[in-house]
Order: sequence, then C-alpha cells, then structure tokens
Amino acid sequence: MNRAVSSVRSCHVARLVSSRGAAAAAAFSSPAAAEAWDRRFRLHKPRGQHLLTNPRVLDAIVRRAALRPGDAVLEVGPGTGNLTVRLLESPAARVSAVEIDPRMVDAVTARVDALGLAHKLTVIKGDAVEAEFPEFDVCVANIPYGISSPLIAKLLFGPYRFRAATLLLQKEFARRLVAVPGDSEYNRLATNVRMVADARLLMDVSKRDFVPMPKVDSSLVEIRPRAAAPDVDLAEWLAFTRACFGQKNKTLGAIFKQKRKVLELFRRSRGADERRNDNAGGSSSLVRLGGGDDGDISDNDGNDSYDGAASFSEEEVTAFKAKIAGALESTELAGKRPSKLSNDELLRLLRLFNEQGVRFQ
Ligand SMILES: C[S@@+](CC[C@H](N)C(=O)[O-])C[C@H]1O[C@@H](n2cnc3c(N)ncnc32)[C@H](O)[C@@H]1O
Repeated sequence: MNRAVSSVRSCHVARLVSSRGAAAAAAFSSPAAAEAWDRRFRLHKPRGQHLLTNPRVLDAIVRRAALRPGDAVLEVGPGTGNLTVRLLESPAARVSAVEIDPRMVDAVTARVDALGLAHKLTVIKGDAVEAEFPEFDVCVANIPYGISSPLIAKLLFGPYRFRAATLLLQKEFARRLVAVPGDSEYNRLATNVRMVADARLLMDVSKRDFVPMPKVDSSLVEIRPRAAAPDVDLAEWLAFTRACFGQKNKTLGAIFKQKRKVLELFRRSRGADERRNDNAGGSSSLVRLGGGDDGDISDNDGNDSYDGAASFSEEEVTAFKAKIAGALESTELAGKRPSKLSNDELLRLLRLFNEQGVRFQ
C-alpha cells in the first residue's frame, strides 16, 4: 500500500483550500445550483473526470444504496462532490472519499465545508487502487471507469469486509460483470466475482447525464460479498481462471493440450511444490492481490509465458500431461468451453487438478 497517501480531514478546510477552493465554497453555498459544472478548471478525461450532474440520478444512486444509520461509506473519486453531499445528507454516519486530483480534493472539501457537513467527511488524497481504505460498511461511487477492474478486485479480494458496493460503471463492463454462464458476455471477470459475491444491475444511466458527456452510457450495479468465504485458495482460483479464460472460445481440452501451457503448468506446479517445502505456512496468498496485474480479475489473457530453460526430462512432462488429461476426462469437461461452465464445475476441475499435483500459481 502507498504509505505516502495523506489523509485530509475536511474540517481543516481553512488550511487546505486554495483561493480557487474559496471561490468554489462561495459557489456551492447555494446547494440548488451545486451539480452544475462552472468550468473553474479543466476536467481531465483520461482521469475519468466526467461529473454526474443529473440530480435525479444522483438521488436515485443514494436511494438504491439503502444507507443505514451509523454506516461508514467509502466513496472513490468524489470529484466536486455531487454524490458526496448526498451521501453526507443520508442517514450514514460518515463518508471517506478517496480522490487522486488535488484540485478535486480542494473543490469537494470547500463545498462540504460550506454546507456545514465537514465533520462527517474524510478526504484521502491518493490513488484508490493503491491507497489503504479505512473500514467501511458500503462503497458508493461514480468511479473513473479506467480503474473498474483493479478496484473491484481490491474490494472483493482484498482485506475489506463490507455489506455492499453500489457502483456506477461503464454499461458494457456492467453487463459483463453480471453475466451468467452461457451468456455471450460471460467471462473471467464475472466468474471471479461470482465466486465471492452476488452482482446485479440496478439501473442504466445515459451519457447525457454527465459533464463533459462521455462516449459511453453507464449502469449502476450492486455487488454484495457473500457472508461465507468460498472453500478455495482464492489466489489459486484466480490463476486457474486466468488459464481457462485466456482463450475462452477454445474447449478446455484444447487449452490444456497446448505444449506451451503444459510446460508452463509443469514448471509452476514443480515451483509450487518447492515453495511449499521451503516455506510451510508462508504468508497468505491474498496479500498479493492488492493491485497491479494480480489485481486484474478481468478476462485479459495474462502474461502466461513459459520462461526459463527446461531442466526436466521428457518422461516427466509426459506423465504430467497424462495427469491433466486424466482430470479433464474424469470430469467430462474436456469438450466444454469455460464460458459455458458454472463455478461449481470449474471448482470441481480445479480440485481434481490440484489433487493430481497440477498447480496454477
Ligand atoms: C467519474 S468522476 C466522478 C466525480 C463525482 N463522483 C461525480 O459523480 O460527479 C471520477 C473522479 O475520480 C477521480 N479519480 C480518477 N482516477 C482516480 C484514482 N485512481 N483514484 C482516486 N480518484 C480517481 C477523478 O479525479 C474524478 O474526480
């Protein structure tokens, strides 16, 4: 985690707010006009700075989040605070908002101070993918779409325990997130999310509700982590689904017959055995899921390259290949595409692979 992340209590607004921020405070002292964008600085599209300005949609998001008295809310990317002020006016006890752009930090801080709500807000200046989140009950956010996948990975596979995340996402991404086995959009992202949570679409939001208008429409999604953690090593599961969904239109038989794949798994499995022997009771595999490539739970084909010179015999590899084929045969899944399979079926295959000494990380 990035230790440089600074936590900014908005009640110290006098120290923080620049002269631009002071102008913002004046502008926002009239709450009715507050959603509009007054162009006081340039919005950066690469940072996903598309402000949601339709008050009815903003109200609907907070309503759908069903906040309870005493809730601690996490918001990612508060921007100028259009959603933040509504969260602060809700029954929730407090809001922590993580924002990367110092100009936005100033803007939201000044606005909330002008409304007399600063005592309920903590602004954390930093990158939400890297920053350590405080404890929270619910996450409610109109996030920058560029960090959708690592952020959801961090929420679901990191150390956080929370009731629900209500997130505004790019519409296509949202459809892929809630897809079910057999859907044309079914993919690794949905498989991994389904392993630990239930996700559902709440509503669609038009691109016309944002300033500046983005190219894409959006959808509000609710993600509810399951109470019980699944009975599987999640790091092993994530590595397994990466192997399966890297070429999701191939059958499992075809995927696991490829020489490159067999050699790569052979190397990994042997390495995993050695690591287990060297380091019994090592650190939790989930610790490595905080961000970067390991945080990517989408269906991108990861860098599965097989590296290093072979230091094993042909016979060893042939025996290993037979173990893979045996596991596939006994589950009768060799002829199936991963995108058609339920998590129970995939889990059964992973268990059999592991029993045969085939490891994915
Ligand atoms: C889509 S805007 C949402 C603004 C506001 N919540 C709204 O609905 O109007 C996304 C916000 O996230 C911020 N942001 C972009 N990348 C970020 C990151 N990696 N971590 C935290 N905030 C980020 C942007 O600066 C911007 O303020």
